[in-house]
Amino acid sequence: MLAIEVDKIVKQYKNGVKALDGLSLQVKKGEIFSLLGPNGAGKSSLINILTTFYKPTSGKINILGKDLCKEPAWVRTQIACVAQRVSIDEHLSLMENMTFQSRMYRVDKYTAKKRIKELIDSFQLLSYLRYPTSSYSGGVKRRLDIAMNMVSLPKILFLDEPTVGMDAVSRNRMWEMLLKIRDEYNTTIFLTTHYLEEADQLSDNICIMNNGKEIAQGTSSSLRNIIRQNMIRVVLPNAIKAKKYKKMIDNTDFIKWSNIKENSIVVGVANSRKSLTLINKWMIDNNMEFISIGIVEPTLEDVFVSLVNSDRNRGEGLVC
Ligand SMILES: Nc1ncnc2c1ncn2[C@@H]1O[C@H](COP(=O)(O)OP(=O)(O)OP(=O)(O)O)[C@@H](O)[C@H]1O
Repeated sequence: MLAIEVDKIVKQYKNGVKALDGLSLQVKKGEIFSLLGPNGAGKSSLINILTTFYKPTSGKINILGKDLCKEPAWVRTQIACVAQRVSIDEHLSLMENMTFQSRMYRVDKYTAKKRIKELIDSFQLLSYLRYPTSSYSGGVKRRLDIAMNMVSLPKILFLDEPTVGMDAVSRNRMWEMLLKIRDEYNTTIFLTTHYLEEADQLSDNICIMNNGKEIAQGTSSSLRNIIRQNMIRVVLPNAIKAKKYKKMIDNTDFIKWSNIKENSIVVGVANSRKSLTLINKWMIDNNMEFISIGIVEPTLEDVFVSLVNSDRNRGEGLVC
């Protein structure tokens, strides 16, 4: 069964900006779904609509089988939303924050006590009970914010960029937490992220969007299949040469898109076998120094760059 069904949704703000332009997507129950898109793609607008803060201009949305526009109050009882800015009250202790949240959601005292204990254990927050919440690191505050939002046992948890600004250790802890929420609480997770690695590692399904529309949806491996066999990596002696040669290769007509990764240029081509010979010859003819050239397996980042660039080439313009 579907947790979220978005059908041709349009959101036009009063200033005329169309943040969502006929977007459709489907999120299955119990999965982690990531929404990826460049700045201004419309991700926050969509989250604000799905969490009932904004109304769509047109289109239809079903949440757990019910029409969001007709039953927003019911939808609010089924979901929780963790925004980018943490909502914990730093004047209160960890326990007081959790208890306050349980009262807001009218969880009865006995259940709340039991559930809060379970959440604190499960999300490894026990050792922080002794310290004031104001002294917590950004990562711990964010984990506490999510734990608080789990007190009502939401069916769907919305997270707006849950790991933004976190170091690698905190990010891994957060990923463990989100996987636990999916696996132990069977909660559907809908998150936005700028980190492709995060979407890749964590998500059951991914939607890449741009200019208010979806441009691809599927599992990480099915998205990689879109451009499989059509990518070539040229490794150069250093990053400066990579930048310089990228500009030159962008002016040729045998590549579709290009992206720099440290001292390499990754290019999208129509036919990797033919293009391998062509690019190799072109680099030698132009006296370009390179270490190696070869066909590569795409990463999710490659898929993202390829799709967003193809969207731009169709004349729709990138907002970022
Ligand atoms: N309240 C608003 N009124 C008018 N325009 C808005 C409003 N909110 C967003 N927009 C515009 O809608 C478009 C989509 O913005 P949105 O914030 O949804 O994108 P986003 O993908 O979340 O971007 P980011 O990753 O930068 O947060 C942008 O052009 C933005 O300027």
